[in-house]
Amino acid sequence: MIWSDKKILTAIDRGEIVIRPYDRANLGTNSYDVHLGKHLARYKDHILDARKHNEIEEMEIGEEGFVLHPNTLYLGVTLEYTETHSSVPFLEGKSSVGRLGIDIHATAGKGDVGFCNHWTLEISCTHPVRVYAGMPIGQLIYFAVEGDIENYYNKKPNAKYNRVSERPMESMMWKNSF
Ligand SMILES: Nc1ccn([C@H]2C[C@H](O)[C@@H](COP(=O)(O)OP(=O)(O)OP(=O)(O)O)O2)c(=O)n1
Repeated sequence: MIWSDKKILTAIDRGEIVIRPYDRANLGTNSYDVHLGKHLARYKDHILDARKHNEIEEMEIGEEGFVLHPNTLYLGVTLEYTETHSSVPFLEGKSSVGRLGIDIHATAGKGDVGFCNHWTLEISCTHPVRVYAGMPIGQLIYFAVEGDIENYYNKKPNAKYNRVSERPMESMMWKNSF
């Protein structure tokens, strides 16, 4: 079941959900709006290798915004640092962002119980589009989890995206053995 606004508020009051910075105005009927942080990145190499550590170069979105172009994967980040301790957070797009032709994640929308970090966004667009730091970029929705948790994400020794960072994090697939 997806959590309602009241349920999300109660979880925030209890410290089961942490959102920083937090603004009550960003709470929707059953979601919380998150915003685009100023740090962006893209891969240095044209051909990525799933077995290797693909390096990124970082950019900053200035006052004038930043034009995204099609056929490039940009890694962005939410302005908000979040912690989710008792539910499963999902990152979803916003209709107004989708209507500009912007995707904010490539396949990965689910978070884990115990995830404590800024969210990395895997951004692509179908049309050149100027984006701005601080613009609404997505929404978090929360689902109840059934059963006890053995491995909270923030306690898992092999969790790949545990190191708190307000900059986007590149794929750490190279840490998987395959
Ligand atoms: N667009 C997204 C989706 C997820 N996450 C965060 C929340 C998740 O709790 C964490 C790990 O996501 P996955 O479990 O999908 O990633 P992996 O399985 O690749 O990593 P790990 O092995 O660390 O679980 O990354 C994120 O920052 N940005």
